[in-house]
Amino acid sequence: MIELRNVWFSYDGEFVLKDINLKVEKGERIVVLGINGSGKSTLLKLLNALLFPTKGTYLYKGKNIEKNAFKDKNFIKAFRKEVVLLFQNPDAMIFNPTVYDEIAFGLRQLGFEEKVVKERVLYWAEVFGLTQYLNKPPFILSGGQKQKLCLACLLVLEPEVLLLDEPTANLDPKSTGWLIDFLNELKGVTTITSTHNLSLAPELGNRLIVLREGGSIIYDGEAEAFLKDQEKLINAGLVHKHKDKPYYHLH
Ligand SMILES: Nc1ncnc2c1ncn2[C@@H]1O[C@H](COP(=O)(O)OP(=O)(O)OP(=O)(O)O)[C@@H](O)[C@H]1O
Repeated sequence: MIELRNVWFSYDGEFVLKDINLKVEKGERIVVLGINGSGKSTLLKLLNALLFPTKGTYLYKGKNIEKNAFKDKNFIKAFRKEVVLLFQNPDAMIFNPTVYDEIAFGLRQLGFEEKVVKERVLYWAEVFGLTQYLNKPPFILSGGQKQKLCLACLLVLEPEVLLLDEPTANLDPKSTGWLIDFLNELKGVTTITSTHNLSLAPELGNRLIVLREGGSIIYDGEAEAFLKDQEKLINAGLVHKHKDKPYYHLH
């Protein structure tokens, strides 16, 4: 479904993703783990075609995702409905006058009838516990509620690929548990979730991709095996060793 072939990316000359090779099948649940600045957000933005590879190839369902493909309006519409990204900062995604309009926005942009828009908005507002806020402005919501609102805005589109950038960052333990259960039950949707939280990683997916500082993949495989391997963890900068003291976990 998704394939990155020898992808390199630089914002301003220095590569922040290096020689990324990745194949993702439909329905996989993937976690991207890495320290701050290792390139997790950049990788998700590439997969969402907000950025394009500086070198290398991104194929989505066999189609080359490059700037020219995004000149085709029908393609943009299909891609933006199928592949969606939850930004690290929910405020970056919220701009409508009411919670209802916020959830409805994507569907309206895609030309759905108001009757269908209403059905879907009411359904997803209920799932995310937002029904009582539908007529309220989104800015009154708490950080966690805003995160849920942003998720509702994406899921209302019934996407095939859900990209989540540090989705638990604004959530308390109860909401984090809720989100993990929710993602586990989301059948048929491919999820790619970034985190720098070692202990949450195995909960967010079963295939782990680890980025090291500088933006290269140092591990792609089963989560548990990686998390037991001290040497790999140190290599990824995810734990460090104090002089004369046992290994110390950063998270
Ligand atoms: N718009 C930008 N312009 C220039 N450099 C950028 C830009 N965005 C990110 N970078 C740089 O690219 C590198 C990777 O950043 P990115 O945000 O992808 O990492 P990350 O793993 O998501 O980090 P974090 O966990 O802190 O969110 C960093 O060195 C960062 O400074």
